[in-house]
Amino acid sequence: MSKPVIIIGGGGHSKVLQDILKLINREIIGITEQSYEKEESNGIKIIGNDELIFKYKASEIELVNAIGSIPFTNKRKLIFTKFKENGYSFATIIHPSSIIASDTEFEEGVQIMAGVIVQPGTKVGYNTILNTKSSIDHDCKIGSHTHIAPGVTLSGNVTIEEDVHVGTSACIIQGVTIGRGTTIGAGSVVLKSISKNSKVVGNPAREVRK
Ligand SMILES: CC(=O)SCCNC(=O)CCNC(=O)[C@H](O)C(C)(C)COP(=O)(O)OP(=O)(O)OC[C@H]1O[C@@H](n2cnc3c(N)ncnc32)[C@H](O)[C@@H]1OP(=O)(O)O
Repeated sequence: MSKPVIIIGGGGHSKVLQDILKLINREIIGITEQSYEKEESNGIKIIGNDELIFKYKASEIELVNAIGSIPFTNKRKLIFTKFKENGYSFATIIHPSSIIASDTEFEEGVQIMAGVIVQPGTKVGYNTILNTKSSIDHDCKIGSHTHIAPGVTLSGNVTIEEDVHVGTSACIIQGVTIGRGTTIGAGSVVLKSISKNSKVVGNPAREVRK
C-alpha cells in the first residue's frame, strides 16, 4: 500500500498536484509552507513549515515536491536534495489521463500532469516535471530537475540535460540536445542543439543575453 504523503509548498503547482493526489486516492497528511499564514489550502491542512517533516520517520511517509519551477530559480532542486540527503523519498505522481509507453523509465519524484503523452524508449530523471499536455516522442532522454512546461512538443530522440527549463509550447525537433542549465523561451522552435547554460527564444530559436 502507498504511504501517506506530505506536500511541500501550497502555491499553484501544489494545487495541480493536490488534484492528482485526490484522483489517485493518496492519503495526504498535510502541506508544509515556509511562512504559513493560512490554515489550509483547498481543504488540505497546512501543518507547519518544512522542518516539521523531520518529526515523521522517513520510512513512514513520502514527500511531494510542490515547489513550482520557473526559469533561473533552484528552490525546487534544493528542497529535493535536502530531504533526499536526510533519507526521505519523493512520490512519483502520474495523472491518470496521461498516456505513458510501457517501457518508460521514471526516476524518483517525477511529476506527470494531465494529458501528457510519452512514447517508447524514454527516460526521465529525478524531480522532473512533464507539465500539462506536453508530448514526449520516442527515445527522448530528459535529465533531472528539469521542467517541460505545458504544451511542449519534443520530437523523437531529443536529449534534455539536467536543470533545463523548456518554456510553454516550445517545439524541439528530432535528434537535438539541450545542454545543462539552459532555458528555452515559451513558444520557441528549436532546430539545432543548444550548449549548456544558454537562454534561447524565438523561431528559429536564437541565443539572447543571460
Ligand atoms: C503552469 C505554469 O505556469 S508553468 C510556467 C511556464 N512558463 C514558462 O515556460 C515561461 C518561459 N519564460 C519565457 O519565455 C521568458 O520570456 C524567458 C525565460 C525566455 C526570458 O526571460 P528574461 O530572462 O526575463 O528575458 P527578457 O524578458 O529580458 O527577454 C530578453 C529578450 O528576449 C525576448 N523574449 C523573451 N521571451 C521570449 C519568447 N518566449 N519568445 C520570443 N522572444 C522572447 C524579449 O522580448 C527580449 O527581447 P529584446 O531584448 O529584443 O527586448
